[in-house]
Amino acid sequence: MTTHAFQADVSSVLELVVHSLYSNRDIFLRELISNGADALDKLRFAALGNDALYAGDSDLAIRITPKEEEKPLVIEDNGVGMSAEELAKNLGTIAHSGTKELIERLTKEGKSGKPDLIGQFGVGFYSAFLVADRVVVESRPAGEAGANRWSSNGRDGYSLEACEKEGRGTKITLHLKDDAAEYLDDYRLRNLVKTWSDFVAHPIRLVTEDENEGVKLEQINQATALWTRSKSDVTEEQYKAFYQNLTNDYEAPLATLHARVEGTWEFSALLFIPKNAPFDLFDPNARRGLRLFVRRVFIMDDVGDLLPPWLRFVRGVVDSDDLPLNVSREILQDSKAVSAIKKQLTKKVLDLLDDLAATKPEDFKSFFATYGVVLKEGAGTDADYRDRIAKLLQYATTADVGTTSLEGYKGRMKEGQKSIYYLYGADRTTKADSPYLEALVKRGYEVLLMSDPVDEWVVEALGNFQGAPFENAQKAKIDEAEEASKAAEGKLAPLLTRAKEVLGDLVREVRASARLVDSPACLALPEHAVPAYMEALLRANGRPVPKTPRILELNPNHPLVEKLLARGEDGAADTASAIELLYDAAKLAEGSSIDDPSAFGRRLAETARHPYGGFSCAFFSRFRSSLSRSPRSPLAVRAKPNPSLTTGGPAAAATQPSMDPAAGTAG
Ligand SMILES: Nc1ncnc2c1ncn2[C@@H]1O[C@H](COP(=O)(O)OP(=O)(O)OP(=O)(O)O)[C@@H](O)[C@H]1O
Repeated sequence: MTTHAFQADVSSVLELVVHSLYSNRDIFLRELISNGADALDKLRFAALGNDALYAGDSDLAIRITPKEEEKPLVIEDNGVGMSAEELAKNLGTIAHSGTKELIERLTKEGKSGKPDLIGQFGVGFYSAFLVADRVVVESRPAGEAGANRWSSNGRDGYSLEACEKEGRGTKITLHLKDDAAEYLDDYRLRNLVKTWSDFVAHPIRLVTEDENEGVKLEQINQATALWTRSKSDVTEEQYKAFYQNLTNDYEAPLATLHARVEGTWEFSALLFIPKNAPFDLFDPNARRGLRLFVRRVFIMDDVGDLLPPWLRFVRGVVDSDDLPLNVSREILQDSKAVSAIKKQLTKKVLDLLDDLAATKPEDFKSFFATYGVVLKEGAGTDADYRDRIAKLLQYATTADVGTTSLEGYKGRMKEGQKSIYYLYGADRTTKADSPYLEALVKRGYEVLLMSDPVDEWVVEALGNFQGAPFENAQKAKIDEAEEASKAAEGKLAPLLTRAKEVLGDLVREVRASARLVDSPACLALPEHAVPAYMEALLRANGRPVPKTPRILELNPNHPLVEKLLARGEDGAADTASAIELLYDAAKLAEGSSIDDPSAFGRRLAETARHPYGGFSCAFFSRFRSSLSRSPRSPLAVRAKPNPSLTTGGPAAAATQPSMDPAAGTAG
C-alpha cells in the first residue's frame, strides 16, 4: 500500500466542500450516480470498436446497496473503471485551470459567495465527503484483470493498493458519518433518485435484502434519456434536475429549449441558458460546448462545433440520428450534419431569446446583463446573424424608458430624424446632460448611451439598424444646425482665430458650434478620429494610444463667448486665460483629464474675481457641475451615478478594461 498527499488544490476544495459550500448534502448521490453513468457511457462508446470489453456482461447499470448493519452505502457501476494511475489522477488532483483563484475567492466570500460556482470545477466526487468520513473506491478497468483500491478520510491524503474485484467497473463504499444514516433508508434513496436521477439513461438498481426474499434488485429510475421524451411528458422539475445534473449548477436554468428536428438531418436537443455566467466565460481555453450523443450513445463532451462561439454560455445535450458512431472531433469539424445542426440550433436559441424578450422581459433583462457582452461579440463578428442579434441588443438611453432595444428606439424616432444617435463614454453621469446631447435633445432626438467597451465596435460593424445609420453624438452633424453654424462662423471669426492661436496644437480646429445650446464650449471628434474602443484595446494591451486632437467648438450664442468676442484686442491676456479655461472645461465635460490642474486652479480663482461677471452665473455653475462629474476633476467632487443608465453586465465589468474614451487622447 502506498500513501499519497492530495494536491494542494484538492485539500482546499475538500475543505470548502465539506465545511462551507454545499448546504444541501443530498447532492452527493446525484454526483456519484452521474459519474457512474458517465463511466457506463464511456464503456459503451469504447465497446463500439471492441466488443470484447463487455466480457459477457453488457447489462450496463448502476447499483446502490445500503447496508444498514455496518452503515456503509455502496454505489457501483460496471463501466470503464479506472487504473491505479487514473485513480490517483482523477481523485487526487484537480485538472481545471483557475481552481486556485476560485478557491481564494470563495474562501474570502465564504457561504455568502457563490456556492454554485464550485460545481464548475468538476469536484463532484469530493461531495462524497459531505456524508462519509471514509470513502473507499475499488476500480477495475474494462479489459483488465487487476483492480486497485483508493481510500481516504478526506483530510490526510489517500492510500492506494492493489485489490481483488469481481468484474469491471467502480465500486464506491461510503462509510457514512453518524449523522448521515438517513442515506441508508430505502425510501429516502428512492426519493433522491426519483428527484435527481430519474432520467439517467442507464438503469439504477436498488439492492435490498430481506429475510424471506433474500437479495432483491429493483430498478428505481425510468432510465430513458430525457431529451427523447416528448415535451408534454417532462415536468419543469425534471428539466431542472437534468440541468443541475449536467452542469452542477445550484440554481434552475434561466431558459430551456427542448426540440426535435426532423428532415434531412434529424436530431434532438435539450439546451439551457444558465442564470449565472461561468467563471471562465472569457477564457479562450475554457472547456465549453454541448454534450454529443449519436442515437442515444454518448460520444463526447464539450463539443464546441454545435453552436457559434457567441452562444458559448448555452449548455445541454444534442443527440444526432445521422452522425456515425465513430465520429471524432476532427470529423465533426468538417461534417455537413454538424453544420446543419449548428445552423438549426443557432436559429432556435435566437428564437428562444426573442421569445424571452417578448414574454419575460425581466428574465431577458437579467439574461442581457449577464451575457449581453457575449451577444455583442456575435453582432461584431458573425455577419450571418448580425441582424438577428441586433434586435436583441439593449442600451441605456436619454428617453425615459430605462433601457431600450434598437427597434424600440427606431419606433420613437422623430419625423425627419435620419440617424440613430449614440454617445459613448465611461461616466454615465457625464453623458446624461453632456454638451454633446444639447442640440439633439433640444430637437427631441433620443440618444443611446453606451458604456460597454465593445459598444462602439459593434455599432461600426452594424453600420445601420433597419436602414437607419448610427451616428456618434460627438461627431454628429445636424443639417439645419450646420447652416446656422456657417452663418455664425463669420461673426465669430476673430475669436476663433484667437482661440486657435492660444491653444495651438492642442486642438485641430476651433469652430462655431452647431450643437451647443447651454454650454459655452465642447470638444468634437474629428470625422476620422480613432474610435474609443480602439483606444481602449490599445491601452489594454499596453500599446501607445495615438493622440487625436479634438475640434474646439464655441457656442456663438453663449453670453461668455459673446463677451470674449466683444472684447476684441483689449485685455488679450485675460481673453487667453478665459479661452484656456473654456478648453479645460470642455475636456472635463468630455470625461478627460486636464493637463495642468494647478494652472487650471489658478486661472479659475482669477476668473472668479475677474470683471467678466458672466462667470459667476450660468457658465460658472455649469462649470462647477462638470468638475464635480468628472472622475478626473481636480476638485474630485463625485455626483451620484444614475442607475437607470446602467448597461452591460457584471461579466463585462469584470472582464473588460475600464474605458475612458478620451483620456490621454485629447490635445
Ligand atoms: N465511477 C467512475 N468510473 C470511472 N471514472 C470515474 C468514476 N467516478 C469518477 N471518475 C473519474 O474521476 C474524474 C473526476 O470526477 P469528478 O466527479 O470529481 O469530476 P467530473 O465528473 O470530471 O466533473 P463533473 O463533476 O463536473 O462532471 C472523472 O472525470 C472521471 O474520469
